[in-house]
Amino acid sequence: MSLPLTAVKTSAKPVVLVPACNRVLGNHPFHIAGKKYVDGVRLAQCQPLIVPSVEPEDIDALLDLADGVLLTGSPSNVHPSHFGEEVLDPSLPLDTDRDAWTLRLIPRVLARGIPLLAICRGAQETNVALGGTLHQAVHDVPPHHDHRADYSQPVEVQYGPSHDVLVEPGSLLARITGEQRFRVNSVHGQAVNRLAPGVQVQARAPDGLVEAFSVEAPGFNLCVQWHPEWLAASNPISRQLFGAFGEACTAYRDRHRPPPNV
Ligand SMILES: N[C@@H](CCC(=O)NCCCC(=O)O)C(=O)O
Repeated sequence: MSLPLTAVKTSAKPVVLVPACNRVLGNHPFHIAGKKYVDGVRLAQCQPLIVPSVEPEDIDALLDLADGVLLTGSPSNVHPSHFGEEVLDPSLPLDTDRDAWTLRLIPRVLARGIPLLAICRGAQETNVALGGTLHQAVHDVPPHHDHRADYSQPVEVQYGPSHDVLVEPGSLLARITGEQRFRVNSVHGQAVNRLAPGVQVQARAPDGLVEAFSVEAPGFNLCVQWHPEWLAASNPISRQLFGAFGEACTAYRDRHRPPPNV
């Protein structure tokens, strides 16, 4: 039974949109979202709402329902045409349907001050949506290291601790975590190259790669290259990140759609 729109709008928890990826499973196309991201939204004490691709003219009506947006990671890459390049490795997956609407969605989320948490591909999308570029294969760009996981290993190893991130003093990330340096996982071949205008670096890897950034915008927003959603409930840093995101979504909801006096 689908949740009636009014129930979604008056749910006790803030509603966080989770744009879906597009995959073909067997002979059929699907809209899908990783369970670990959805569980991260739940950890933030928010109501996840997975949404398929939306036509440009429908984005604003969708955002009227939102108290937050979480942009997930994905094995697919942002199509390099969105930052003026040709595809370097055609063997790597793309998701042009996701690109087509998230790159329009992101500026509107930020302009409205809707809290945004962008993870891995989601962070890359945000930088591109705002006019930045990506390394298509960061491991081929000295002095950067290889930030991919060893996909021959068990998933627990792939998403296990990989490298430190050095947190910018006085940054939002520093305020949320209280840390100057902490270890993160790393499951990405693309990464921020040129930062978009108005973007503030929050953390870098030891090789200098941007690992977290935020955007000068009215609301909470944090874009991270690692995967805080992986085993988030048992990771103190992840609990802090999702906690801060959830607080921002609750504050947004209470400002824009106060819970009904029931
Ligand atoms: N494809 C991009 C983004 C990498 C990414 O989001 N990885 C996540 C993989 C699956 C998941 O955990 O959701 C890149 O390679 O940089």
